[in-house]
Amino acid sequence: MSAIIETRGLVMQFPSTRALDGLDLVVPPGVTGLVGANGAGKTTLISLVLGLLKPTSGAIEVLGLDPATDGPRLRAMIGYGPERNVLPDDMRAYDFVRHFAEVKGLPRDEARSRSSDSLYLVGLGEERFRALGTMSTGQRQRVKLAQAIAADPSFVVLDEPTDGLDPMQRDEMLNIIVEVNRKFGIDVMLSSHVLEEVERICDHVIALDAGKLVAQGTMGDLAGASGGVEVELVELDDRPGSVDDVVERLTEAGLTVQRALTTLTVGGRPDDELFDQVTVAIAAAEARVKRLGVRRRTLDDVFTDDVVTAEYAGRVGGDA
Ligand SMILES: Nc1ncnc2c1ncn2[C@@H]1O[C@H](COP(=O)(O)OP(=O)(O)OP(=O)(O)O)[C@@H](O)[C@H]1O
Repeated sequence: MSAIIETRGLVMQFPSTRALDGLDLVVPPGVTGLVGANGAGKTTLISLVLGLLKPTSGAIEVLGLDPATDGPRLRAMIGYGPERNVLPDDMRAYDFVRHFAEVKGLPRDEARSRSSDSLYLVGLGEERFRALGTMSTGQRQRVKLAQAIAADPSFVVLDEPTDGLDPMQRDEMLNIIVEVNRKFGIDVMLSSHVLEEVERICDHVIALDAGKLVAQGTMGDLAGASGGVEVELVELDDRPGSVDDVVERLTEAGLTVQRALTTLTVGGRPDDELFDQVTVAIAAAEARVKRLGVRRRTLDDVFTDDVVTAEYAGRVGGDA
């Protein structure tokens, strides 16, 4: 299936900040998490996707269109939940959602029924006639989501949809977002600075740091790549020191080993060669294995490893 978003060498230079610095990325269908710390460039990228900003250089294509020239057409096709609190306090949730559905081109009757449906989907069916100013942060975040999906878009972009929510509200919001994708086939890109929530619900991840791409791929790719091998050994009464022996042999073989009691994490790409090296060391030390497998990296690891690598490469003159 073709990409939802594709960029090549995308640069956004503000007078004093290079917010995006040569991004080559692909957002496929599904739920994509755009992650990065504050100031990483997430909102800037979203603004370029929606055609609200024009890139300084490079190319961006969204749903096969150029946002810089097809912005209005694209914005009619994409649902958008902005980060900031943009809801008018004195308007009722239902009127707000219906208004935007009509602005997006839905006939009045359809806009009415879709607004009610979307508000029910986000769990605000009973509350839909309440004024927005009387709603909690969690409810207001849900209204923004209902507004984003009301006009039946094929793609929605949600900027920090869990911002300001407590852990329970956050879980509920994440579940609704998954439902939007799985039940209604709407592709989603959400930005977040909370890695754990992206890990939980996203099929695909784009990780940014200071305007540069740190990593992109499926969660499976990122978690498996160079996560190393994890092996849990059994300390045998008749082979005291066998775990120490394994550590020593692996270290002598030039591998990085971290030990927590009888569990060892051996760094490197978890390919056949690494597994062979680990099993040979275990056999030579006559140790017993309880568990052996690929160590799954978390997004935290992706940031730590890859940002460090990028910084190091920058110091020594590389182009990472
Ligand atoms: N209109 C603007 N003019 C000048 N600088 C800007 C503008 N918009 C963003 N920036 C700068 O560009 C960088 C990226 O900002 P951006 O808002 O895209 O980051 P973000 O990842 O969305 O952060 P946050 O999570 O805090 O929203 C920041 O250094 C920010 O100060």
